[in-house]
Amino acid sequence: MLWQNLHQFGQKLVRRRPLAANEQSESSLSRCLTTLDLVSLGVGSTLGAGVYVLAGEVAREKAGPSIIICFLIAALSSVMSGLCYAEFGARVPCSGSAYLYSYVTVGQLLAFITGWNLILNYVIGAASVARAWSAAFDGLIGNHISQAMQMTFPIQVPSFLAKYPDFFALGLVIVLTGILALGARESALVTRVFTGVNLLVLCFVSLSGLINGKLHNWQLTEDDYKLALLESNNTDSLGPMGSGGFMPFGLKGILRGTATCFFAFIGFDCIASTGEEARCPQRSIPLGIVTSLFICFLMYFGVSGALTLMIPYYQININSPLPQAFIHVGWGPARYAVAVGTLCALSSSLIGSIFPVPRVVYSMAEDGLLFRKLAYVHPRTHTPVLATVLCGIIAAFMAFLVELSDLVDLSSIGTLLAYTLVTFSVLILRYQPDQVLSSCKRGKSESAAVELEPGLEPSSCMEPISPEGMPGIARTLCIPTNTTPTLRSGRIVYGCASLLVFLLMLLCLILTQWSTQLFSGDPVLIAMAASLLLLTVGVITVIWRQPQSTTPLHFKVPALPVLPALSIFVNIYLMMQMTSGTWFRFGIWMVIGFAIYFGYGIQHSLEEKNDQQPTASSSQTLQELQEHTPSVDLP
Ligand SMILES: NC(=[NH2+])NCCC[C@H](N)C(=O)O
Repeated sequence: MLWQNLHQFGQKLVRRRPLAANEQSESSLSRCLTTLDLVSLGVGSTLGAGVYVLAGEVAREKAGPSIIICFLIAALSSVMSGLCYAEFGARVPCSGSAYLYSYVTVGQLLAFITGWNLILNYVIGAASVARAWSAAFDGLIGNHISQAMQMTFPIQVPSFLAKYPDFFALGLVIVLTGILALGARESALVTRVFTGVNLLVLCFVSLSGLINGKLHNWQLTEDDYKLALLESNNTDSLGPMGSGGFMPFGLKGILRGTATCFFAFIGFDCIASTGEEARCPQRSIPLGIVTSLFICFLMYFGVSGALTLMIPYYQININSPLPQAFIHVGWGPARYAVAVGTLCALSSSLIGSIFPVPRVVYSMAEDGLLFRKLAYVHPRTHTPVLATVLCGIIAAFMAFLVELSDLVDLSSIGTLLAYTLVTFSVLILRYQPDQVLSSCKRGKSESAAVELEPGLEPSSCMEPISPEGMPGIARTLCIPTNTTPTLRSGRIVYGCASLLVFLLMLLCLILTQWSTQLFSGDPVLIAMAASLLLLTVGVITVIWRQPQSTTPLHFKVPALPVLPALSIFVNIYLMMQMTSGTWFRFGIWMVIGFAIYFGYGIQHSLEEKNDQQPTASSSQTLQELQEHTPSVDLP
């Protein structure tokens, strides 16, 4: 009885949401987006606080001039996640977010976690950019707002709350939330204008660095630092020196800086959900993702290089790095051009952050995984007004009281987990048999037995039994006899992929928590790391040996399973670079999410209701199936 209850509970966690008929039919949306449109959309949603504000903090506090390497690693990590996102979108014939793709393909629990982290990504992302907007504006007027706020409303809760409440960011989020709740649509023209101005300004800044920059600023010594101390006669105005040179804080600083720089590449995922609007999705979506990330990387590389060439990294002003750099090199008036670019970029990024929020919350509430009240659509504005206002209040509260760097890390850790789940899903889906994949599209709840397609009866889906009984485990794992995926090979990949994530988590833990001892030759740590590495290679090899699905898709990730495995490793590693404060806040968010799912969502989901009230046709199908074939449990 207990085992049966546990099995039923487990089935609830992995049941999948079939696509409704109206979601499968050819979209009413017109296929009008070209690759250039997708690139403009991706660049407009991605370029923002990362280049105008965060670059200063990362260069001054974490990586120095080697910030350009941080942006390179963050860009490569984003490209790998982006390609997996593109295949994920290709698997589900309708526009949606990673939440819908997960629910249709890998099950309810993973879908809820993905959707819950997308909400974190967008809500905290909006709060981050609003705070950056406020800091940039304050920097342009001589920091009068922050100085007055710190005098009038000082907050003494270090490493958890900001030094002062940011009324400007609070107002910005409230105004945007109101506009959104009233039914405003994301204006492509506004985004394009902001993006065009932004790209012009960033090219200007990069060229300025070549003209005014000094290579010596990448080879600074302790004497330079002492001279700067004498000139500034205020030690607080200088950042840490580290060891000087190009990598003043070493590899550790680069990896910590990369975790923050990852935020600068968030936003491209909006391209992956344009599958129904792209003229030629199989080509334009992956090309659009890679091109927009490459353009953003070029901009980030150019601007961060110019910044660290124009001014010593320890003299960078965190709140307005670029305007202060221009004043430092005697190009004071140029700071007004930078101001225009900054505010355009942050506005575009803020719009790209806050507009997708209602869509995800509405989808989850509509499916019953979040409180159904949140799916209420106002009859006049035709917007999920409750979801919009609730998320706006959370974003405004966070922008009001939490420091920008903490908001950025919190948004990044949620995004990294969502990207990791997307990559994990793409990895296992490629090895599932067709009848498992096609059941997503037939409008049947997963709790019913899967109606196998003709010719896919169980006998043709299971491994042939060798004459001496059950097939050898080794042979099944490394030399599968089928050339197309079977239920067993699909389960093997599911199990291996889960083991792979566990092994990579242990490897990342050793590399982040005991890297010094490991690289100084500690035999125990070396043995553990080597064993984990060997096991990881072995598991990847077993996955690689399994037959892949031949289902045609408009895009498939290359170099599977190596690229998804590498992407999962980098994402987990970057998550582990986050501070304990960020993990604490992320933990609170996840506890709230699991309380909602297990306390409400699992009982109120539409799939639960379908399972409780099988229709005549499906129960008849069920009966027919049971007479002719054993019910098939999905992996
Ligand atoms: N979906 C989001 N989390 N949006 C925030 C995007 C941040 C953007 N990459 C920037 O640097 O400003």
